[in-house]
Amino acid sequence: MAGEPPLVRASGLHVHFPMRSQMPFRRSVTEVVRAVDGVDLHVRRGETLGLVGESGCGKSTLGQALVRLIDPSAGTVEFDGVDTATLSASALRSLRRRMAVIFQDPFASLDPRRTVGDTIGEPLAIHGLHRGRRRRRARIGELMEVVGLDPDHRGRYPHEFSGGQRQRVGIARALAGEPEFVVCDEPIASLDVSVQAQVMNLLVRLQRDFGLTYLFVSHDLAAVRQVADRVAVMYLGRIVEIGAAPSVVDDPQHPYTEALVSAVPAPSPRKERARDRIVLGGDIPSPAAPPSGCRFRTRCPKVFDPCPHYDPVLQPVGGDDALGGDDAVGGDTGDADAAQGHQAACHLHGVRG
Ligand SMILES: Nc1ncnc2c1ncn2[C@@H]1O[C@H](COP(=O)(O)OP(=O)(O)OP(=O)(O)O)[C@@H](O)[C@H]1O
Repeated sequence: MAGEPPLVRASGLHVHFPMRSQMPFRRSVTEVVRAVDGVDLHVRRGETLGLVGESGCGKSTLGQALVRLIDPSAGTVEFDGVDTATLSASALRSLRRRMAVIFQDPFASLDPRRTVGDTIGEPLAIHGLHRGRRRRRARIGELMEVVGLDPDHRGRYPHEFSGGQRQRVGIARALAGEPEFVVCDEPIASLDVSVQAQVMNLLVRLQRDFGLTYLFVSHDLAAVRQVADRVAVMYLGRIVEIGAAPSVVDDPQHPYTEALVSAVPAPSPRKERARDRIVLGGDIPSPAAPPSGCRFRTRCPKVFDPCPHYDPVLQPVGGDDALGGDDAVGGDTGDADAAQGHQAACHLHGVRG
């Protein structure tokens, strides 16, 4: 996996939403929500890249931009070496078959008036796959079996299924186009704890059986640690740390990652007592008006004088290929030396190969 060109690569990716101001007396003013604000990352073929961060930091927007459900405002998304911005509408449509999304809330993402068979068959119709009634019906049955549903239930409606079964319907629909890259957007977050592990195991098995590449979006670092090969940590539209899952979780470099890791329950009460929980003050700032300099500074326990003035860039830590390799990540910064000093002082933003 490591030597091959990545299946997906984002470079300088921005997704901005122009919005009416929410401030009283300023409703006529348009502000720009910088949901994704300069992201560079790649996903290697066959791997699971975990994407973690608090609610509102831009994870879903980034995931949807990578599968081109949302158009980037700036920057590029390459899929299998092709810059998706250069494709005609029809070429982009056929490329989309190779990508899919599994959404968080299976109830919201399924049309209550359509049978699950019709829902699962929708991508087949869109992409002209398995043409003909009988072949399509057989394929829908096959997809239902693959995700552990009874094909005889194809004529039922979403409300006749449990939450876990509905998510299986969503997974079957995502698989219908035979995608290579799947964005799993909080796929177990809305499920009962009792079925979360089953759906997680299903996703792991499907990845193995079909050679899928996953972006696994979650705010649950413990779940991500279980399934991901690498982890990217996102804060206010930016990636603040990225690297191999064990090193990011067991040896976090960025104070934000440290705080996220400290919130994960320890495996034993003794270890729990030995560890300090880092509670971040305040809410995540508005992505329409990110703080100057380091955008984590308003909540950072290690904030110090230079923080408002330097916008840190990702720097390699450890002895890996880091900046020279695929994980080279940049950002906006004025004075590289000063920024480097700043980062060293607030624990380098890590890039690990
Ligand atoms: N279509 C849109 N128009 C305007 N703002 C948007 C839109 N979609 C997302 N946002 C804003 O962009 C920011 C990032 O949202 P996003 O849903 O990507 O974050 P997230 O990390 O996935 O959060 P969550 O876990 O709650 O889904 C938020 O402030 C959100 O309100």
